[in-house]
Amino acid sequence: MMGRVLSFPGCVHGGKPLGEVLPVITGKNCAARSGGGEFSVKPRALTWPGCTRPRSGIIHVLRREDGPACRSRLWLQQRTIDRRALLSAFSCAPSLHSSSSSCSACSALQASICCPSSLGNLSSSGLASSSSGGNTLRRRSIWSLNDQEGFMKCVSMRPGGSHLHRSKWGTKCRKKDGRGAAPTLSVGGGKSRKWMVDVRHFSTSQPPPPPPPPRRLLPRGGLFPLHASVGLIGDVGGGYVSQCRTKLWGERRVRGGEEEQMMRVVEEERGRRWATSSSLGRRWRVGKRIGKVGGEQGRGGWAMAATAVGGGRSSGGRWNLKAFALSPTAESDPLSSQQLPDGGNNRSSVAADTENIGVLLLNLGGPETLDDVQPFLYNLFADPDIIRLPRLLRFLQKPLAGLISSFRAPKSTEAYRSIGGGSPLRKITIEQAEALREALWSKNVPAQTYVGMRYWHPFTEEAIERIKQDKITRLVVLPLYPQFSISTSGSSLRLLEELFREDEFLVKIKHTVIPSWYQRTGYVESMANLIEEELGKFADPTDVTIFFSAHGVPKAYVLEAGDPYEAEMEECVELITLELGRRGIRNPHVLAYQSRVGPVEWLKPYTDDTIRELGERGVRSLLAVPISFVSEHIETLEEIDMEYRELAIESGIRNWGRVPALGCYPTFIEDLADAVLEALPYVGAMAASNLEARQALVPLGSVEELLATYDTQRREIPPPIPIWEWGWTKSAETWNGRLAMLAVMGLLLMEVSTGRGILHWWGILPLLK
Ligand SMILES: C=CC1=C(C)c2cc3[nH]c(cc4nc(cc5[nH]c(cc1n2)c(C)c5CCC(=O)O)C(CCC(=O)O)=C4C)c(C)c3C=C
Ligand SMILES: [Fe+2]
Repeated sequence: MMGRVLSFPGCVHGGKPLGEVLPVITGKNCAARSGGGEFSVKPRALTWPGCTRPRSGIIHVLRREDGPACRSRLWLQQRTIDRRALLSAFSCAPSLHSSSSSCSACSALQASICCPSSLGNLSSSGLASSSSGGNTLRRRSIWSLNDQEGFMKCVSMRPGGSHLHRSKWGTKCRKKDGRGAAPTLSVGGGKSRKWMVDVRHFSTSQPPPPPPPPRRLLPRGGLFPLHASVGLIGDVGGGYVSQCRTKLWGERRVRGGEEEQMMRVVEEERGRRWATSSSLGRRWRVGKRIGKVGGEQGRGGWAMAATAVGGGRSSGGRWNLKAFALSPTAESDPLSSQQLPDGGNNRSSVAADTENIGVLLLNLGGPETLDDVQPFLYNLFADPDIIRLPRLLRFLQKPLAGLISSFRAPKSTEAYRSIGGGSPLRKITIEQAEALREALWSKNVPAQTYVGMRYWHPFTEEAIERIKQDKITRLVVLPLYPQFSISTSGSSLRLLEELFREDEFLVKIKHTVIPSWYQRTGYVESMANLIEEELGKFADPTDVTIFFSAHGVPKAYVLEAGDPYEAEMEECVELITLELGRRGIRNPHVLAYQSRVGPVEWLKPYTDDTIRELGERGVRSLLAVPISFVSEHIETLEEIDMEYRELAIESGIRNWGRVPALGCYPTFIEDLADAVLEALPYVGAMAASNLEARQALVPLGSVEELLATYDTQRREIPPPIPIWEWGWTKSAETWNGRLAMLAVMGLLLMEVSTGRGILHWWGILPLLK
């Protein structure tokens, strides 16, 4: 029967057949048979009877009736990103099924979807149960309702009962109701941004199991995806074996015959549970030593080509390999897509199914009150990635931080006072984390998000504690800086590296880091949107110079330490202007660096100089675009909005505008969620030794490696300041400066401790107290 009415035989709808509001569309997908056969309904609008929140969308229903006992299985295939739209639609559905107890399929549907309160809670994830109307819904099951991208799940429930269970695509729901097969509600879906519910005909025959992953042989050189033969299990997770190409071992390519040797070792040990190696290039152990598989560097042998991906961790030049499991698992192949129903677009579902996913957002942090300013500054200057002292002088880091923070505090306090008495960073970052979490859930990634600040609350350590409490097993580390700098993402990652190294639990977390993401289309387009919007506010938008203002870093970071910051910044600006160009916006633009601190040279041109210059050149309209940071903060609200604006007006600029920071701009958050989604299959799957220049993903323990990749000549990274050079060189200049600083510090320390000295004579020091 090709019906206009969605009435399941044996199922009572309380006199409100679906078809009244869900007109049947017949078409190629709508095979229908009468009397226990199949029929389909494809409504145009999702307006359920009794639904106060009609949603537009498409429902596609195909169902099969197995007989009067109504043992039907109902599959819902969700193709949605907009989880909430779907849920609210579902939450309207129960009225449809209010008296459908005689239909197991409807009961299942009802049981699973008629708990708006539970569904409404979905975003506050977790595995806890919530109940409504006597039906207990495990949220874990519920998110499988939203499970997306072809990774089907079943949620079943006995009519009137309280049990739900899930199973994966193609697997049968094994739970039986009193009459045989369980009523089953399954949800999967595709990538459509429109949401669509697809209630499918369910075939009782089980689809064939996915083909075993093809065994891959080691390619010569480069990475060896070896999941098929060697999977990392337990605390290390999926990964592959790679040739060691760390600084420690130098450039080594696998030579003929080596891969076979490698495979032999792997094959021999197959079946034994663990293989570990205490140091690279030495031995593998599988409970006991299994013999040497690699030679020492420089001996002509092959330098132990296997390193546990994701488990490899650099500690002072040594590699502590983690466990290898010598048994293949589908899930241990994070790069493989053939096993997934949609060919790999839904890889995140694999992870989501069994793991607790966390996303750690790293940020700088800011003082929340004026009293916080000095201790915040102390934390900042005590960071060896902010004030880079030579190793020998590291012991001075903290006293120096105390001193500089005390000197700077009055100026900074005034700045924070002028923007309302504290930094908005914490509030904004938490909002971003929340928005990201929602975006991830709507993409069916039930992830928790955490905020870890480098210099103020909530500190990274606090976030890590929460991650441990929540027993996160897969972690994506996402610094909230679009471009990588040693002083920002690098510093936070180094801290994380330390925390991870020291902690037994953390070592086991599979993770990946997204070191920078300025090149992502979503980010670039979001920035272009904001710029376009602000340009539109000028009387003559074509006459405006777009002024990209980035937070600066000392020049030495780039020149001596290999900081990619400047290069990434330039590329970022180029990408945004290209995007603007595509939209027909071809205004002149400049990039300059702001917020210089201290006497050393920072990246140029400086923002203030450039504003003056533009004024002199006759520029009359300027649109400032803060480019290095995605939240409003002191440097946008005070430095740009007040100081630079004033300077611009003084310099003859008449029309001034400023692009707001991205904050929770929807397409930006959406893109961050996509970045996480794309990173998930690689969680635990990278080794620092695999880094290639401009890797999109890296593991922890790789900051130095990452920097090395930006050095095209692959030189050793020099110490922040060369140890010694004769003559009037840059290095000598730096050293002179530092020695002078040391002398001043020594004098100051003496003065502070004795209460006597030049500053006391001038009456300065008691004032500072
Ligand atoms: C990408 C962004 C940033 C880079 C690069 C960066 C480098 C950097 N910063 C300082 C010194 C200070 N930064 C301060 C505040 C501050 N810095 C950033 C971002 C970057 N810093 C932000 C977002 C903030 C503000 C947080 C807030 O409270 O809103 C401060 C304190 C404020 C002030 O006194 O100006 C200092 C000091 C150095 C030395 C440095 C590179 C080495
Ligand atoms: Fe800064």
